[in-house]
Amino acid sequence: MRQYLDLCRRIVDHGVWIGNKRTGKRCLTVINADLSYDVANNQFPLITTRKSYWKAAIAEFLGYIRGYDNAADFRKLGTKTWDANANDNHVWLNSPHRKGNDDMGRVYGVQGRSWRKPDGSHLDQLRKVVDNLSNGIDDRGEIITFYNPGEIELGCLRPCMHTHTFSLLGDTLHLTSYQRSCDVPLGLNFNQIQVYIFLALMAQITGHKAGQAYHKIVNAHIYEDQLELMQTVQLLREPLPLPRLEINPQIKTLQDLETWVTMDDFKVVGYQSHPPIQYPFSV
Ligand SMILES: Nc1nc(=O)c2c([nH]1)NC[C@@H]1CN(c3ccc(C(=O)N[C@@H](CCC(=O)O)C(=O)O)cc3)CN21
Ligand SMILES: O=c1ccn([C@H]2C[C@H](O)[C@@H](COP(=O)(O)O)O2)c(=O)[nH]1
Repeated sequence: MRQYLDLCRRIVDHGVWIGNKRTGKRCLTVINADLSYDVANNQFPLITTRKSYWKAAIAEFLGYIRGYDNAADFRKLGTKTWDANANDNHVWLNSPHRKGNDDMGRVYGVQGRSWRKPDGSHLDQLRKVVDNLSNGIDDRGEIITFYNPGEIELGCLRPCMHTHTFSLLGDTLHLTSYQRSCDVPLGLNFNQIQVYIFLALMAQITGHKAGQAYHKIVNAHIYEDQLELMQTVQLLREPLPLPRLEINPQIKTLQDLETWVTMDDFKVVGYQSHPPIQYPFSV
């Protein structure tokens, strides 16, 4: 994954130190990064310069597709990545909107599957896009957005990868995903996998060929306590060839994703990586 390492190198060489109030840490930061993933040729963008825990990334995304709002449900699918934001951040812990242990509030999938309309009804953004694409329709607005500015304080964290636009060119489906804030050592490792798999799954359940996934990031940063490991370990390693992702071909509908799919329906073939690196996580 040369493009990942190039972004890390760019942050190290040209980043600007910016203080972050929410975490109390400084971040070495660049603005504007464009990544792309070749889903058509099954070039699964797993980081190879350290071990990637790809199942947790897929579990996280499946939870968004299902509209989960609770870290316990994410744990059942196979990831603990929401435990800290749901249970350890003092602003959220003191929020009158938090419904108790593990509650994440109205984030990500809640907005994607049940966006509240002014008349009190709910809009299932994902269902609309799946239905249109299944019927060969791209109305140039096949957009799923998790970012609801009117409900920011109702969730534990503002969605980072917030908007996904699908485009149909003939029988090939493409995806453009937008991210406002990116923890490059930890989060991007997951987000690359998620952009890739969102296109692969949507192509599969809507009956199209998968094309290219374009990942557009605004604020890309490395936290101050991650920098040394990035500079003295990960950036010195040579990337290895990309693996392939196999998805159970029995997954045919959105309902399949909502009901019986587990991490056993995904296999990575030919993954070689350098040893793990444990980066610090900021809540
Ligand atoms: N500071 C921060 N960075 C993030 O990337 C992030 C957040 N907060 N909050 C919301 C979600 C949660 N995400 C996370 C949370 C934890 C890991 C993590 O600890 N990854 C480790 C171990 C993974 C495992 O064992 O399953 C890693 O080495 O990748 C990754 C992404 C991504 N998001
Ligand atoms: O999918 C995700 C979710 C979160 N992140 C990172 C990006 C930031 O480091 C934090 C969020 O902090 P904000 O203050 O809300 O920007 O989480 C990510 O990289 N990917």
